[in-house]
Amino acid sequence: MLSLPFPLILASGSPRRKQLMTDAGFTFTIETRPTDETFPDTMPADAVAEYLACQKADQFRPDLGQRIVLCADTVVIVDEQILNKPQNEADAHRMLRLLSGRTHRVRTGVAILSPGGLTSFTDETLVQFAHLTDDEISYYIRQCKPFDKAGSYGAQDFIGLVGIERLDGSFYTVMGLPTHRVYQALKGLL
Ligand SMILES: Cc1cn([C@H]2C[C@H](O)[C@@H](COP(=O)(O)OP(=O)(O)OP(=O)(O)O)O2)c(=O)[nH]c1=O
Repeated sequence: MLSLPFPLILASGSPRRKQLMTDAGFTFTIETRPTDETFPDTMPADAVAEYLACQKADQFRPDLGQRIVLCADTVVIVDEQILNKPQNEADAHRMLRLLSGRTHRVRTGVAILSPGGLTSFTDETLVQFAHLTDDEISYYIRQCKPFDKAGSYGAQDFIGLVGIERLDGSFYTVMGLPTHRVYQALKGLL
């Protein structure tokens, strides 16, 4: 619906982000660039998602031209500890056990690089999970293989449908992109 002044690039390999941007009415192309997704040990957990989104955007600085590049990164935080993508089934099981029966935070950082410069922000949603049994966790991991998801779960998957009791914030932020804020930020470029 927005008619942007320059072509929009979604710099993400995430199928969820592609779907969300399509559903939000944007016309864009996808271009991903390898990015080092490590961050300084001393960095506060709350700063990491936006830092990584900006790192992804930085890869486009040398040849941005007349384009707008949108990047994002999602992290799950529990006990001030970041849960990344799981290494294997046992790791996924460990993370979901940790999230069971309690509230955690999902933070998605967004970076938008345009000919006018870089804009970045973070959106946070609190997610409360019901108690999850070992059987439910094992079934979910077997069926949905959440190895590409921060915290080992997709709010849009089985485990989210049966396990999420309460959300405080945007559901789409948990899925990987705060579309309402992306829309406003892109509108600001008009
Ligand atoms: C918590 C949660 C995460 N996720 C996804 C969103 C992100 O795709 C992924 C977190 O990894 P990211 O590193 O944010 O993104 P990505 O590697 O999938 O894609 P790219 O870096 O190319 O943009 O986890 C869900 O789909 N549902 C959820 O409920």
